[in-house]
Order: sequence, then structure tokens, then C-alpha cells
Amino acid sequence: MAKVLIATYSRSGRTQGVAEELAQLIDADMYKIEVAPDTFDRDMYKTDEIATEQIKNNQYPKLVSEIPNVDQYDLILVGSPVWRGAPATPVHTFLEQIQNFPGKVASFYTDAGMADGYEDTFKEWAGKLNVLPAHEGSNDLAAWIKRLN
Ligand SMILES: Cc1cc2nc3c(=O)[nH]c(=O)nc-3n(C[C@H](O)[C@H](O)[C@H](O)COP(=O)(O)O)c2cc1C
Repeated sequence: MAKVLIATYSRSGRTQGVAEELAQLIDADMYKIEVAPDTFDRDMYKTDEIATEQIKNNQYPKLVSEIPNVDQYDLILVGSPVWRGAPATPVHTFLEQIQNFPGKVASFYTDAGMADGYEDTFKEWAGKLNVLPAHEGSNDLAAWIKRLN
């Protein structure tokens, strides 16, 4: 079985919940993609504005959690909420910092029903990484994992 890292950004806990479900299904290390607490706002709309500005200005937030040495992994599952049809901006920083990772990357994500654009933007942000099919929500996780192996 491939050595797997589950790297997750979650603002309000839903995506982290999926990450934990995945960790019950496979043997994986966990990493939380974290930014400084004042990066976003308690208010969702304000957070949306902040993230939109970050994208517009190509100024993505710094991570405060140290990224593990990814060379030891074969597969990285990247969890994110959908923010305005894209991954959350800390995920951009993470993907940028692992550009030399030679293994495979696949995203899982949660949303409120409007996820169009997420997977395309994830692929764009992934740059030269080798991206496998993504998974939306918390159903059928086992089937998704099986397809990745
Ligand atoms: C800034 C922001 C933007 C969002 N944009 C979308 C969106 O475009 N489409 C959607 O379906 N849900 C959107 N949502 C809802 C989240 O994707 C959803 O609640 C997600 O499950 C939250 O995950 P988390 O608890 O891991 O942070 C947005 C939430 C926030 C905070």
C-alpha cells in the first residue's frame, strides 16, 4: 500500500471531519494546513472578500504549520472547503510549496452545493503536480480511495 499523507485545510471543521473519516479507512499521516488566526474573519462573507483579494493580488497566505517532508509519501490527499468555486487559498500556498513532489495528489472537498470550478482550479493551482480524480463530500470515500490505488 502506498504511503499516504492527508493534508487538510478546514475553517469550520467539515473538511477535517472527512479527513478523519479517510484516516479510519487507510493508514495515513495527517497534516493540518494552517494559517495565522487573523488571516480570515469569523464572518463568512468577509472571509470570502479576503480570499478573493488574495487571489486577485496573487498574495496567498503564509502557512504557520510546518509542511512535513513530502518525499516520504507516494500519495497526498489534499482536503479543502469550496470557497467561491475554488479551493481555500491556504491550499494554494501548500500546493506551491510541494511543486517538486514526484508522487500523486488527489483532492477531497466539502461545499454547500455549488462546487463548480473547484476541480479545475485545484488542477491549475497544482501546477506540475500529478493530479488524480477528486472527491466531493463525505459519501463513498472507500470507493474513491480504492480507485486511487
Ligand atoms: C469564504 C467562503 C466561501 C464559500 N464559497 C462556497 C461556494 O462557492 N460554494 C459552496 O457550495 N459553498 C461555499 N462555501 C461553504 C463551504 O464550502 C462549506 O461550508 C464547507 O463544507 C466548509 O468546510 P470547512 O468546515 O472544512 O471549512 C463557502 C464558505 C466560505 C467560508
